[in-house]
Amino acid sequence: MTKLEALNICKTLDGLYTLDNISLYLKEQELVVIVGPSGCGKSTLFHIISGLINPDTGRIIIDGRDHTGQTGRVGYMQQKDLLLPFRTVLDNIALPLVLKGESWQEARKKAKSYLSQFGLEGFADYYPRQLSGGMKQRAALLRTYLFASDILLLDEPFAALDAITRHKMQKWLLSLRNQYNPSILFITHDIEEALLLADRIYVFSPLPGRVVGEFAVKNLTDEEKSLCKKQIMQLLNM
Ligand SMILES: Nc1ncnc2c1ncn2[C@@H]1O[C@H](COP(=O)(O)OP(=O)(O)OP(=O)(O)O)[C@@H](O)[C@H]1O
Repeated sequence: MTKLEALNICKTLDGLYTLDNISLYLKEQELVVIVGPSGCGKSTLFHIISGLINPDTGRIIIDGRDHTGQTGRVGYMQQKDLLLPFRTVLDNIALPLVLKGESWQEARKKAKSYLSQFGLEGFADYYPRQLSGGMKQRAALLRTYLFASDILLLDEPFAALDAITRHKMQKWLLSLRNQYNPSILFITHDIEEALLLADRIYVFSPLPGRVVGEFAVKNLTDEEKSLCKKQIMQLLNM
């Protein structure tokens, strides 16, 4: 079943034609990766899907309903972790639940119950500055998950991490996915990361962003994946 659709999205930002008729979909429990050159409008598309900005034309359909320009339906983790430095890890994670109307006590209790699965056991009372890069990203991901657990938009969540931590986080995300089965749209510049994580991959053109390729990569052999990699690199002029 289709969980989310972006239909014919166009957007101009400050006179710059940024998104050119983007249409894509995300099925229930699917992990779809968007790869594209820097500045091609990927984050702008996430802003539109999450309802933070309106498209000039086009619609965002979630669970069959028009959600264009409406916030609060999807969990959106932006490129920066955006953890509040003056709040503890637990309170950072609990905050979205409070914003949704739960009491701090309830929200903390719920957030606490997820800490171990997100590798944050024992760090509830720490502050973001006391966490490693990977832990900060896991805290931000848990906060995103608690805001809306069924659809997650993850904008280059591992880009700032060193190679070893990044690889650990990729494996961890896959295991988390098997446990909770969310539908995930994931942005990356890294084709290897896309091939490791994705069920399907969309390739975007340089500005204005257009979908120039779509690859179903779930269950492909290593050989088939390396062929896909070559085709994606060609599309990206690499
Ligand atoms: N608020 C804004 N006002 C005007 N122009 C913007 C705004 N936000 C982004 N842009 C421009 O729109 C284009 C697309 O930006 P966007 O951040 O969506 O790209 P991106 O593909 O996510 O880039 P990156 O991969 O580098 O994060 C860029 O040229 C950027 O400079």
